[in-house]
Amino acid sequence: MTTFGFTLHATDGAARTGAIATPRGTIRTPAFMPVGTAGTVKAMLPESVAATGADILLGNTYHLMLRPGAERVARLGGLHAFMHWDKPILTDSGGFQVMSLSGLRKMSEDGVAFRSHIDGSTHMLSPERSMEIQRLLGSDIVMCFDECPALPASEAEVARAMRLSMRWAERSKAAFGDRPGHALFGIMQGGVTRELREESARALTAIGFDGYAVGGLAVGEGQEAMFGVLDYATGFLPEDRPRYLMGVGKPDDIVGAVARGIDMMDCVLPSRSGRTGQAFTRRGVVNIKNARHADDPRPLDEHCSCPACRNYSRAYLHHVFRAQEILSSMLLTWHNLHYFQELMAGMRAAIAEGRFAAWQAAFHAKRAEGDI
Ligand SMILES: CNc1nc2cc3c(=O)[nH]c(N)nc3c(CCO)c2[nH]1
Ligand SMILES: [Zn+2]
Repeated sequence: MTTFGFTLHATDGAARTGAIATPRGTIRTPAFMPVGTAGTVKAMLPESVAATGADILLGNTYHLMLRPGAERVARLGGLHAFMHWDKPILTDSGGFQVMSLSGLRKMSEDGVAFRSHIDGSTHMLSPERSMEIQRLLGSDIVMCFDECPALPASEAEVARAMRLSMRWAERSKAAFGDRPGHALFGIMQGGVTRELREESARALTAIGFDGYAVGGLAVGEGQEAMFGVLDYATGFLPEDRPRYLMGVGKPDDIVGAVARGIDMMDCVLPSRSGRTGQAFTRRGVVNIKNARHADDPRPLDEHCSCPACRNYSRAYLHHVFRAQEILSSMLLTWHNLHYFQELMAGMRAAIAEGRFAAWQAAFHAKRAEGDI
């Protein structure tokens, strides 16, 4: 059985392309992970998600522990069998979602006690319980249990949360144990403060992980501040391990992150905005609900090979959105996920051929401002 392993194929500036081998398949990097929060990428069959080119998807400890329950998923054969996805799954550890979704929380050194946003029942998460849940789910890449401070946060608050997260990373690794073919990723915290980011990276590399995430970003700091952190933070991490930027992002965020040495990303944007009628194209965003599309016989994007662009006009997509037909969410989600995967495939090829700067210039040149 192949264990877990990252191979770098080429670099171009700080950008890298490679592959992560796992027992459930290879992940081509840079990789974009569609978000399948509650065991489904909303409005998509797993086969459709695979058809867009995704090699891996993200699941959430927080949602699945509340409903249907991690022990139940384990009894039913684990998350892959449960949701009919046999490729790799990365699960987030729950801390971020507790802080953003649950009510009535009590934080301590041990972990977080909280009430479910679904039915108000009380639950707790700790590094140990998060590792147990992710093992019960059967995820291939497990995330350390961490605290991502909400903005605005003072530097003292960011330092406190980072140091707690480093102690939780130690406990996560101890609880994860030795699981060949499964990976545990540490999560760097430290806000936008270089010294705190360096302290976090040192702590994580001293513990030793299969991969390293840059956490604590895409929480409202803005693209300039995020890129400012990435300009130095990826360099603090081992170059022979995958680097995962959590929660990112818009297409230009993704391109800028890859240019700064990021290998993996996840974001709800393509699926969530697909359901609201926002289509991402190489020339910018199309708001399909806009009346000006009502009679337009052209596809969303004449260069796109997805089912929405091959078989339907903007007029039809406009119609099914205005009529609130379920098909509208399916088609635009599929298109957006396909577009995001095309973006990643374009960058992987450009980096492999040493022409990433030209690819970036062309990417930015094509994008019209505003709605198209
Ligand atoms: C949308 N922005 C975002 N920033 C994040 C930051 C974090 C983080 O710091 N830690 C953990 N565990 N998850 C995070 C997640 C959820 C995954 O997308 C984030 N998502
Ligand atoms: Zn399309």
